[in-house]
Amino acid sequence: MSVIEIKHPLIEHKLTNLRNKYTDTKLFRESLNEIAGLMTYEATKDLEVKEVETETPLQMTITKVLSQPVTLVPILRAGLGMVEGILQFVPTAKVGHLGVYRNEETLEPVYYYAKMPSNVAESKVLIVDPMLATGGSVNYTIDYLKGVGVSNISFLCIIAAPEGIAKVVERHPDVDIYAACIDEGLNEHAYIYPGLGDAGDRIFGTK
Ligand SMILES: O=P(O)(O)OC[C@H]1O[C@H](OP(=O)(O)OP(=O)(O)O)[C@H](O)[C@@H]1O
Ligand SMILES: O=c1cc[nH]c(=O)[nH]1
Ligand SMILES: [Mg+2]
Repeated sequence: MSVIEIKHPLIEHKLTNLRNKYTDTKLFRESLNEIAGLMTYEATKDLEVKEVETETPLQMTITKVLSQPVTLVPILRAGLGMVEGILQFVPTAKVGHLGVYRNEETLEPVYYYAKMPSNVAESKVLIVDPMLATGGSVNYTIDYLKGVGVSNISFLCIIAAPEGIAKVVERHPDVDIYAACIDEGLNEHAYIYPGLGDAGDRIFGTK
């Protein structure tokens, strides 16, 4: 497995919008989806392709098309904020939803919903969630997906805490983690610092 911090000036610029506490909901959503789209280029570079015969205006030639189904799995709610940005570039992907929230007292993940496409086990699965804090939510999600037969999983997040990365690497060493930034750590409430606050609340305007 690997942990990949995707460094790019466009991502860093848009990440400033996410971190800024004065950014409004509209710009927050736009910037989040744009970063997710930019990250997709790196996170999909190992997708399988097959050769096909294609007729150009000049002659027949051999070209390549995707040969592997892709499923996005946003962790509700905040993961929804990355889906449109990724679907721009992988429009044939299916979307499975997993509802898990973090109990803010125990910090344990609490499951409330799941709906996966029927071919999820054969898919390359991209789990998406802006925040990797203690790692409880994504580890729960990976456990769930492996439990229904998925074996090819990557995780895309915007901000990751080193503590959460260590938990995922320990439990699921086969899962690649892509992050736009690895932050300093977790505060006493297990919030990432400097971070961006509560991603779900900032996407949906619930605070
Ligand atoms: O790594 P962890 O310590 O588990 O924390 C990260 C989780 O916390 C946030 O979700 P939250 O529980 O706030 O739910 P929400 O998306 O509905 O706001 C975030 O979007 C992750 O899913
Ligand atoms: O910093 C954090 C930690 C967990 N969930 C968030 O939305 N933000
Ligand atoms: Mg939240």
